[in-house]
Amino acid sequence: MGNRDEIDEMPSTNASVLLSVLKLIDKYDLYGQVAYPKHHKQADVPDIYRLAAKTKGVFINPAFIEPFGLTLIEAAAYGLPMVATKNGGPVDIHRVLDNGLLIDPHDQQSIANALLKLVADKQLWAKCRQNGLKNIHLFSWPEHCKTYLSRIAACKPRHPQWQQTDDGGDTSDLDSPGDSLRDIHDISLNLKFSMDGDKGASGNDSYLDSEGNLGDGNKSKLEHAVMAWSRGVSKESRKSDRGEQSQGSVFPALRRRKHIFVIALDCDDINSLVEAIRKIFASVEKETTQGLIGFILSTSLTITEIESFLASGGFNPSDFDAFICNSGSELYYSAPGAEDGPFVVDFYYHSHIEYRWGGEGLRKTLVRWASSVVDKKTGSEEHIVIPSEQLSTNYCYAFKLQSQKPGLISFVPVQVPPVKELRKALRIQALRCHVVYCQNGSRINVIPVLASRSQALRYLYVRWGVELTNMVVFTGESGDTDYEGLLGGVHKTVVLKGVCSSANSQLHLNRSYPLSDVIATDSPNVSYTAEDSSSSDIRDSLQKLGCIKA
Ligand SMILES: O=c1ccn([C@@H]2O[C@H](COP(=O)(O)OP(=O)(O)O[C@H]3O[C@H](CO)[C@@H](O)[C@H](O)[C@H]3O)[C@@H](O)[C@H]2O)c(=O)[nH]1
Ligand SMILES: O=P(O)(O)OC[C@H]1O[C@](O)(CO)[C@@H](O)[C@@H]1O
Repeated sequence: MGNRDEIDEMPSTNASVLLSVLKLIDKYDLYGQVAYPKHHKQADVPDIYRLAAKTKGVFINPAFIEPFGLTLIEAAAYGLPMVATKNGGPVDIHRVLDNGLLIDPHDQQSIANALLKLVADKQLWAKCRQNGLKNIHLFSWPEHCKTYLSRIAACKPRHPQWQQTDDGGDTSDLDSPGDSLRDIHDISLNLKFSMDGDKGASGNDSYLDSEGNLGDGNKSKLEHAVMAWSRGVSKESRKSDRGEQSQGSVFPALRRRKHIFVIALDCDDINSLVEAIRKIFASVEKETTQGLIGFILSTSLTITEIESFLASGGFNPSDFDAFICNSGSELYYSAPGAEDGPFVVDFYYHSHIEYRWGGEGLRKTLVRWASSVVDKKTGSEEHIVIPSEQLSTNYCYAFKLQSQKPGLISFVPVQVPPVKELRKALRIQALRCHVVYCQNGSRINVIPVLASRSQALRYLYVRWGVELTNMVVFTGESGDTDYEGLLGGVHKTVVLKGVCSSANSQLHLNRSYPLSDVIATDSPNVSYTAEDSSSSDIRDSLQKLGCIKA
């Protein structure tokens, strides 16, 4: 009955429960037999359980629905048997502890019978007490973590052939437990599990014949290229360094790098992005020439836009090992000299992110929504959100936002809901997707719920064993609405001060809290460069993070 001062001041539901209890006490004349202290402290609670156990009592929780049932676990820890609702968490608790009886909360008689049975049958009471005490450790945190991690470890990889590393040599050690798996060992839980997954069944890539060709013969040329490359880097290509990549043996260069630098700067204009990339390149020129560092460009742009961007900025596609496009829903590798163009798409990435992707149904809903957003203020009924086929892919539906003020692209029209609202509206219609306001508010990308720019990095670990701890993500001071997902995590982050600092604050209405509340900005993994940083400032930051030597 909790802590209370005045019954009349309690929330109405609590007050009415308390009043009905008091009336029942009166009706059955239970004065002197029940205690309902007006106040108690948390420190008093153990004694209450102990007292009940000492007097051979029972803990009763007849909730209509009990989501979990922490109090039942507490009772068991003090040797107090339970009578609990059969609706919800108590069922699991009972299965593990076997320390009492489950009842239907709507059946008064069964509740009374269970209580009487437990207090009358001394042997049953003692057995329930003992069972609870004996098994309660199964609800301890270490035991919980152990169960959780062993269940995950038992999950078979969706693509067991990814674990195959028949090229031996210098890739990262795929069998070594990375990230959280390493932590399992750190906390000494003595878990015995194998990272081999289904190796026995899939020791050979069943999709490929000995020449690396597809069995079904139905795939496109691009798919052929990806599948062939997916076998891993040929010995020949691994020997070559950045400057010596030969046709057909380049996939994927990022496996050979010591560090991967991910440029995820959401600059307000293209020139600033070109300038920032040049500075980053210049900061590690020596290491790049040695082939130690690979670059990934991570943006909301399509691969076609990236191609023109590279050309206009004077870059080569091969300056980058990979391109995360469309806000993280497309992944390309650079393929210099390949027949089909300078980029190869990773189709496997789509199978990784397509979970619950609404596809055409979602697209139609979004197009309907877009046509309902009009500029009522000017009375022109002009559409503000325009679907863009050109910028869309099968896994990214893109919409252009018309600025209300002519010539001012970085302005989210007021009629367009904040990203938080838009997400909610779609969720209500059971459409799960990730909505990203990008290009400083001039575009919306709608992508699968599992896709994001940071998800693409995790995929590179799963797919190619590229260690996240060896990645450095370059961001600005703000960015697209997926910006905060790029900060934190096990990778290192260099925040370029002065870059994207003017990003439209309306874009970030999805959070009403300062970024510092959710991101450990003082983490040793994050470094801030000086304002308007030069390449040597960037180098300083990289040295501070321990990525390069002085
Ligand atoms: O007067 C009280 C009531 C509760 N508690 C303690 O508060 C915690 C939670 O009690 P509970 O009544 O279960 O909290 P609720 O917030 O109402 O319940 C939610 O939170 C619990 C803890 O996660 C879950 O077990 C429940 O399923 C969930 O509905 C427990 O440690 C209790 O010992 C007190 O100290 N005094
Ligand atoms: O009996 P009801 O109305 O389902 O209420 C159950 C609720 O009461 C509690 O048992 C205690 O607040 C909660 O854990 C639970 O959600």
